[in-house]
Amino acid sequence: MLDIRIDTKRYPDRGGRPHLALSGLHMQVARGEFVCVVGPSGCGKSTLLAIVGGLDRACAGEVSMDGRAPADLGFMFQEPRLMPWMSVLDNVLLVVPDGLREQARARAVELLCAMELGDVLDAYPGRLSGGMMRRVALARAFVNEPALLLMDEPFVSLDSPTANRLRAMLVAQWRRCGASVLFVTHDLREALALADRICFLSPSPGRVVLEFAVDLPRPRDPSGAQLEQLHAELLARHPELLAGLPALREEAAHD
Ligand SMILES: Nc1ncnc2c1ncn2[C@@H]1O[C@H](COP(=O)(O)OP(=O)(O)OP(=O)(O)O)[C@@H](O)[C@H]1O
Repeated sequence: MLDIRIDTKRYPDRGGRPHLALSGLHMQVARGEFVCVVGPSGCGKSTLLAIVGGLDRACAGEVSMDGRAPADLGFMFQEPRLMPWMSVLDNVLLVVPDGLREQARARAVELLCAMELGDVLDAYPGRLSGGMMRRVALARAFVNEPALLLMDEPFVSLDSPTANRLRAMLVAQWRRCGASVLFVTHDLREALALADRICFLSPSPGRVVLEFAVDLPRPRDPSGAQLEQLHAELLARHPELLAGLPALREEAAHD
């Protein structure tokens, strides 16, 4: 169980006055659960992931996993963050601790094959398309078989078929390895396609204002009727979500 209790997170702003980014943000993620965090731009989603991942320790509060600071983490960010001078396979092995790389090699190859990258193991990232680079980053996120996977809008700005393919690959790997996932997005349909549960954050300073269990069978079709119906029902029940999420506001304006 991942237990997140962030009382306050402040950043010093340029004038020296602190900016309150998160306030009273409490949430939990069960073992093996897929939780999406949805919230408006600037509400502190990336800040939350940085704190949970131990990249930012300057906050009042506590994050624990089974009673200890979370270790055994996998990350995936908006940018694939590949080293251009390393092969695809070496980019995946880069996050494996020294001394364990040889034994992780077979797993890395297997993951890359599952991502349909088996024929470019020795290629350099410069030769790959944007979608292929994200698939390398996805394989890298899983190579250490993490207990907790932290994902910060990993499929943003991909065309919809490519993003859907990546989502299906993510779900397949998640179900295989049983990691808990904390996935940040501002795309409600993406959250409905992926999550067991969605935590909605308030505008800044972010805190959880609504939790929603996604009761849809898997595999889910992101553009299917069931998901569309749930999307409509959720917005009808919680019209306040429209105010917080710019993408939804734009969509409503076009309707
Ligand atoms: N290093 C920093 N120093 C000062 N302020 C910061 C820093 N990082 C983030 N902030 C501020 O904290 C707030 C939350 O930022 P954060 O990036 O966590 O939001 P977000 O919800 O992930 O935004 P987006 O959806 O636009 O990516 C914003 O107002 C941001 O400007």
